[in-house]
Amino acid sequence: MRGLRRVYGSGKTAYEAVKGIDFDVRHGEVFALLGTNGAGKTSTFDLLEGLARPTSGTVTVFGGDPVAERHRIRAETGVMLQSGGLPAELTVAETLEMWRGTCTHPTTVEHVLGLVDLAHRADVRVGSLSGGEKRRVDLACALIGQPTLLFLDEPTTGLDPESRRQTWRLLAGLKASGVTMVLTTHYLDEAEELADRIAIMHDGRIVEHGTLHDIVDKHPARITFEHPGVTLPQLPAARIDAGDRVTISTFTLQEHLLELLSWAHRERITLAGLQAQSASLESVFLAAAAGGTSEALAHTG
Ligand SMILES: Nc1ncnc2c1ncn2[C@@H]1O[C@H](COP(=O)(O)OP(=O)(O)OP(=O)(O)O)[C@@H](O)[C@H]1O
Repeated sequence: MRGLRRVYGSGKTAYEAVKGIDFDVRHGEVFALLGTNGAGKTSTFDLLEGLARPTSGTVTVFGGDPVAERHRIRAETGVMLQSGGLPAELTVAETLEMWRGTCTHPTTVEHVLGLVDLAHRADVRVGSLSGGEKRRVDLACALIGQPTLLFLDEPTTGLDPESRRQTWRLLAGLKASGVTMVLTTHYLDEAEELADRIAIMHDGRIVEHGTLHDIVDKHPARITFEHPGVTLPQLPAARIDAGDRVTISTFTLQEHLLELLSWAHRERITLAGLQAQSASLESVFLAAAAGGTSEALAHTG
């Protein structure tokens, strides 16, 4: 994707949901698109899947335009949208049989039901399934065509913890067999578990991207404690924000923590509420959601 923009509506009511984003997904990798509600993930997904044309910029999937070459690209692609919208009156097996009929080289209904652990629900109407079971039917529909590229929009939303892990195992197995995946999720642990690379969107832009390590390493660790009411030590290269609660942002956590504790020991000071934490995907995400960019964050902690 290059310089991708998506504007809804026109004139006074025009709304720019995607504001010029670039990214590549490599063959065989899992790429996770994270972001706050309304950040533009689904709008981006629609463009990748060829469901809409970008207002400007280019999207290339398997070397082609996903709208113009939809038929060719669709044969290799599986899509799990946010809300499946499957007919409620059909049974699970009928639904998958119907879906199977639209695929170029599908697997069997039995096989795919086994993959998503729904074989025992084959004859139940979709409308009678639990939310988590419906989500697994959506996943089965995405998988039945044996795609080499999978788009998964919040694949485990509504699943219980065990079903989520089961889905992760299934997706990890597909990855091991060479399937490329692009997924959106609100679960940061899901991105940590599955993704080779991550992009965090905020307000229509990608504000962070790279491997988990790339993203986290750009951000400082934090040491926090209640202000002890005395002059604090100098800690070279650390940033100290000394309110009621002191926050020290540092790229050398161990050294600065050691210096701080040595100082406290010498001065016989107890640092109440002391906490030390490396940057995490969660802390980077929350900072990005609050409107920061990687450079601003790295400087402000
Ligand atoms: N058809 C539409 N017409 C006008 N605005 C839209 C339309 N679809 C989405 N938007 C707006 O575009 C913005 C991005 O929406 P989008 O669904 O892409 O976000 P998202 O990152 O997928 O959010 P969520 O995590 O809540 O699913 C939102 O502010 C949304 O209200």
